[in-house]
Order: sequence, then C-alpha cells, then structure tokens
Amino acid sequence: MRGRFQWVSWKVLHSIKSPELSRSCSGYVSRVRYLMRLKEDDEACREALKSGSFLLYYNLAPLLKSNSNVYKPAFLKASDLENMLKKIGRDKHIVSESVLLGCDESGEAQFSLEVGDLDRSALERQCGGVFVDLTKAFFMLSGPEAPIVTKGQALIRWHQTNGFCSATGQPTVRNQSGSHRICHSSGITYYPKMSPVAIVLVSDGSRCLLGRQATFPPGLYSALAGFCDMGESVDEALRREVAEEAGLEVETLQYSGSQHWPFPQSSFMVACHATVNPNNTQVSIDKAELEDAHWFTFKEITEALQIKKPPRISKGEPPAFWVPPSFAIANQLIQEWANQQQLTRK
Ligand SMILES: NC(=O)C1=CN([C@@H]2O[C@H](COP(=O)(O)OP(=O)(O)OC[C@H]3O[C@@H](n4cnc5c(N)ncnc54)[C@H](OP(=O)(O)O)[C@@H]3O)[C@@H](O)[C@H]2O)C=CC1
Ligand SMILES: [Mg+2]
Repeated sequence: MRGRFQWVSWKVLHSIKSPELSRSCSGYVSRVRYLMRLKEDDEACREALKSGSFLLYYNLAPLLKSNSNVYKPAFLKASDLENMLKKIGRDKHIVSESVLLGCDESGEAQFSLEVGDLDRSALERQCGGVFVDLTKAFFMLSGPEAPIVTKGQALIRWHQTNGFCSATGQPTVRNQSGSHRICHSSGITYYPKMSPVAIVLVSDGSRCLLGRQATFPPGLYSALAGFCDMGESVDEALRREVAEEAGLEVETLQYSGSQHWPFPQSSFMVACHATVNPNNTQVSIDKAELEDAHWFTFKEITEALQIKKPPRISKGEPPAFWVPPSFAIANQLIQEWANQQQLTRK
C-alpha cells in the first residue's frame, strides 16, 4: 500500500506476442546488435543504405500498396528506389537523408524517407502505391504493421522540427542514421523524444468508464488519458487524471501494456486498468477536458467492440457508440476488460 493507493500487481495482463520473442534468441540479439552499430557508425549506415529497404512518406503520409484490398507499407529495395528516382529525373543522393527505422526478418536495414518535394503522382505511378494520411492508413493496415509506419513518420517529423539548438539557436546536424542531432556550437546532443501519457480503463466491477473530447469523431468514446506532469510517476498521473477529468478516486491499478502513439506529436502511452469503490461511482466531468464521460455496461461494450471502422452517420439519428480501433492501446484495455467480464459472468 502507498497511502490509500493499493498497487495490485505490476504484471502484463496479456501474453507478449512480439515476433522477436518467439524466434531464436541469437537471431534477435544479432539484429539488435547490428542496429546498435548502424545507429552510431556513420560508415556502416552508409553501407546499409546501399542494400536496405525504404518506406517513403509524402508530407508525412506513408506509401501503402494494396493486394486484393489488403494494404501494406510499400517498402522499396535500394535498387528499385534508385531506378525510380532516375525515371522521375531526381538525384539518388536524397537517399542519404533517410532515417534508420529498424531491421527486417532477413537482417536487412529499413529506412524512412520524406519525399514531399518530389512529384507525388509520378512517385505513386512508379511505385504502384498510394500515399495515405496516417489517420486513414491506420484503418487500412493490419495491426502488426502499424507501429513501423508510425515510427517512420515520428522520426521524420522529429528531424523536421529539431533543426535548431534550443540553447544557441544554431543549426543542429544529424548523424547518418538519424538517431540523434548535435549542435556543434553548444555540444548538446538531441535524441528523438516521446511525451509520457498515462491511459486508464476505470471499472466499478461491472461497468467501465469511458469519456469523449469534443474533438473526437461522433460517437467515439475512449479510456481516460493524460500527459504525465514533470516529476510524476505513471500511477500518480493516472490517479490525478481520473480525479481531474471524472472526479473519481482510483483504488487499485494494474499494468496492461504500452505503445508509441504518433498523435498529436509522439507520445509514450502507458496503459493500466483501475478500479474505484463500487459505492462511490458518481462521475463529475471536467467540461474543459471532456465533453462527456459515463459508465458503460458489458453489453454496450461488447457491441461497440464489433465496430471496426468509424460508423456512418445517419441524418436525424444519434451517432452509434464505438471505441478506438485495434491499433490503439485503448482498444486493448477495453477488450481485456470485456474478456475479464466474460470470465466472471460464466
Ligand atoms: N492510443 C490510444 O489508445 C489513445 C491515445 N490518446 C492520446 O493520449 C494523449 C493524451 O490524452 P489527452 O486526454 O488529450 O491529454 P490530457 O488530458 O493531458 O489533456 C491534453 C492537454 O494537456 C496539455 N498538455 C500537457 N502536457 C502536454 C504535452 N506534453 N503535449 C501536449 N499537450 C500537453 C495540453 O493543454 P494546452 O493545449 O492547454 O496546453 C493538452 O491540450 C493524446 O495525444 C491522445 O491522442 C488518448 C486516448 C487513446
Ligand atoms: Mg485527458
């Protein structure tokens, strides 16, 4: 117990399905070590650019390719990218502006590259793909591919907005992999940053609490979330956000998982389940933060989980209630809560 705040257990509720963890350790370890080297060794990274694969972004919109209506990020091989640039009359040297993203299954380096100053339709024609705004791309991609696409966008955006040192105002210079930028005047090294956000699904035992901001699409409700203040732990932030936004006091917390979230800038979402005392469930909304928040029944949640895309709005009808789709960690929290309810109701 910390004060009146009981920490139930710090365990992962869901099994970790990371493909890395299910493969042999040596394969994973060697890929991680290779990436470490590429991050810091400019020469090794320049070499990797010659054989790697590239995900293009047009003004931050990733290039996707469809095969029988299944969309995938359209990674181009280095030689195909070079040929394509030649065909549209552009110098291959822009390839060196790529940012290191990761390493594919075969150990080949992957990069993201912003091509917003090239001809969009010529690129789409040559690549046989289409640049899609990330908010839409999320609904087109299957779960496992979304993180690499958002990571690529986040890294490009970070470089675009960190071109100057905040201490001296002098330009910062990136290393070849794009893992950091340095101001040679002050000696400060800048690394890509995420803002920590705590997200929580509050339950009173038989219902769960969801809220919506006025800017959400019609009918969408999500778990409560908020940026961590400087100096706060995740559990302090969760407890404060639930009190601020819904006027409720959290009693227990249980860790669920985490994810990188690209909107509005890069956030690091830490997701937990929480309970409140079932005798003290009166919600009092902070209207400056939320347009609405209320308790939802198991039946309502089960129905909302069936909706996989933003529902159509019919004139004169109230908007259908839906929850964030599967790529959002809020969805994982809601799904876990529904699974838990299912078990307790058997
Ligand atoms: N992946 C998922 O499943 C979900 C993700 N989210 C994400 O969680 C994030 C936080 O949720 P939200 O309820 O909006 O947060 P908050 O409840 O903390 O409210 C947002 C406000 O906090 C202020 N703020 C404080 N610190 C920061 C910071 N580092 N960056 C930006 N704003 C800050 C801003 O106020 P001001 O503008 O007045 O300065 C902002 O408007 C959002 O980015 C949202 O997209 C939310 C739900 C689900
Ligand atoms: Mg909030």
